[in-house]
Amino acid sequence: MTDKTQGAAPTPPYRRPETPLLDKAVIPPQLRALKPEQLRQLADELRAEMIDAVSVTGGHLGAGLGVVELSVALHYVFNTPDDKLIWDVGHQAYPHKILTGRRDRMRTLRQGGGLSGFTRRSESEYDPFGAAHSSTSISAALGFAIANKLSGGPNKAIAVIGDGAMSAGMAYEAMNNAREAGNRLIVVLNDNDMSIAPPVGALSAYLARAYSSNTFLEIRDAVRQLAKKALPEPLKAPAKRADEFFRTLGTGGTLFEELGFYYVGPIDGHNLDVLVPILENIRDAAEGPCLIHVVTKKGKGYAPAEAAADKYHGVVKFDVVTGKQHKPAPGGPPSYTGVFADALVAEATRDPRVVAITAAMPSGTGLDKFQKAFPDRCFDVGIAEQHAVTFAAGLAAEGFRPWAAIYSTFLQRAYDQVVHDVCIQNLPVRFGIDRAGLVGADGSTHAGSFDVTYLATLPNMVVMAAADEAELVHMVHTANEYDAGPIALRYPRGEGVGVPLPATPEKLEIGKGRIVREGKKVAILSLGTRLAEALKAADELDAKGLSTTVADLRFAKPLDEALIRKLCASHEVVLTIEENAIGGFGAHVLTLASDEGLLDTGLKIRTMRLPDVFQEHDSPAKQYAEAGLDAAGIVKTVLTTLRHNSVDVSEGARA
Ligand SMILES: Cc1ncc(C[n+]2csc(CCOP(=O)(O)OP(=O)(O)O)c2C)c(N)n1
Ligand SMILES: CC(=O)[C@@H](O)[C@H](O)COP(=O)(O)O
Ligand SMILES: [Mg+2]
Repeated sequence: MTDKTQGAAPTPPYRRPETPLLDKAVIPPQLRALKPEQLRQLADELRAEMIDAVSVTGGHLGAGLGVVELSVALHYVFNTPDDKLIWDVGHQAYPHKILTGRRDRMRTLRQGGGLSGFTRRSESEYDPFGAAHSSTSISAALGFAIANKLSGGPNKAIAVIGDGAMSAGMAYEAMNNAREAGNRLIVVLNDNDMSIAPPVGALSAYLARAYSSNTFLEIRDAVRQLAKKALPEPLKAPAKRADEFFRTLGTGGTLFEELGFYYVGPIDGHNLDVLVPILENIRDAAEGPCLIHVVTKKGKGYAPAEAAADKYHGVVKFDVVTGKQHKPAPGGPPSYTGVFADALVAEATRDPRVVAITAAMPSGTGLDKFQKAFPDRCFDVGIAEQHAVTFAAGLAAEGFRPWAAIYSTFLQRAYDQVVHDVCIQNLPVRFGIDRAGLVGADGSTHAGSFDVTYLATLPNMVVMAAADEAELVHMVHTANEYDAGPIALRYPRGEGVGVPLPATPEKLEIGKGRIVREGKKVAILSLGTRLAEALKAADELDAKGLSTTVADLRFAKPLDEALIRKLCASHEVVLTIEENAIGGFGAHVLTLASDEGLLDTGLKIRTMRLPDVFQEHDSPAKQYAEAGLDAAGIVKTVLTTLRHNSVDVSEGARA
């Protein structure tokens, strides 16, 4: 067979696209100066520019590709920044950022000192509200709308919320109050029939009906035409009612109409000839809060994204021509997420009581592996962390062994459910807490900085932190076998340290730590994966004649009190370190020491923890160095504490 590629012209090398209109539309007032017929070209240029930028930075791609036309239409029709445009989650806001004066910084995205990957008030007047955790946009927009109403201003508030984000209760709490805002509140439901994974639950089925029945749409259009005709008076009202009836029947409208919204949709969210006039009508004529249901495609306009199962929701750097992402070569240490998932599947294979719950993050938590192995025992509840926790409590109450696998930062959303439904009732829910500690590019909104603080303070709760991937395997087994009450284990984003994984998991003794390295003068009590840096620091301290013990305490609650007492009694300096903010492991050790008078002997204790600031996005290594939680920071803390002659401890140097 002849080789079809013979003689075919070689693929031309990729070149950054020409963007003549986008060059003119640096900020929305300039965009609004364009002619309507130029908007389609502007959108095409915007999409090409975004693909080019994200190919060199990585980040969230699919969602932004789906709202290119919507971003153009919203900034064209509304008087931003006076009209407040609020993006839910904000991961889809790259086109918005390019259109609002940040195009020149797009290639700094999610890097130290660079643009945030989400909307940020501090970044632009066009970002009236920060986001990243989902389903907050309608509440925020309602706040802006009512503020405008009270101050008599003319401005509108527009919330753009995805179908995934619409599965969270907070969105309904806000819509339940929307009537107050009158016509100042506009909600754009961006329905691309995707969350990170395919959407789940009754709502997505409800919305899907909107654009599924052709018959329905044909009848509806006929009635709509009729309603528009100049009908004799007695027929006008019934025709209008018929139009209203069809406009909302099963199209997702009824739900929103009942909540007090004027529902418009579903409309094609990629067709500017439809979007612009409808948005203009709503801007000028709506009498009350309005919800526009736009149907879009996640990954639109970029074939590799459209073809991908996840629509390129989150990508690393990639080749624009082929779409091939530059992922790390295989063969390195496994990810903590992967180790957790494999360990949980192993537990579930042995134990039919094991069930797993994710809040719309099957791939992020690794539960997609569990879902494949045990489809009937895995539940994706949508973006509904509060429901996930109490749902798990119900399962535990009936004798199952439920695992709620939720990122540290997203578990914050379900804190009262942890306290009220799990801990007070002492129900044996297992919490697999991924993304504990600093997470890098997603920055402050996604850092898992507080879970040791907010969990270890709770009676009945057990809190473990894996020091490496082998420890994680032991902890999954330990937690699964623990039925005496709630238990949480935390582990970071990213890869392990490369230790061999145990063939058989060990059931750890609850509340017992381990000495990893014996020393005499300094004792470092480590919780979690700072252990590797602690061991490096110990080598450096030994070289300075400061013999150092390193212990992995494994549990923030209950503490290994005997081990702590022993180390406090036999060392001059005791230092705790954790990937958590103040009020966590170190605070509990200090409380023990003060309760038991361990400080009365002149013992020097220092706690090392995350600083009392929301650290900006950067690489995790740089973030930890900035926090002083690397080997250099540990060494410096010890030397300063000992006023060691190798450290200049004069006032000026201590800064
Ligand atoms: C409270 C919370 N839980 C989970 C996430 C993780 N997350 C980010 S985007 C996303 C899916 C959002 O789906 P949708 O709103 O439909 O937006 P799309 O990506 O489809 O544009 C999820 C689950 C989050 N940001 N916030
Ligand atoms: C936008 C959002 O909240 C998620 O996509 C999140 O960024 C995922 O984080 P990981 O990349 O750590 O899974
Ligand atoms: Mg979606």
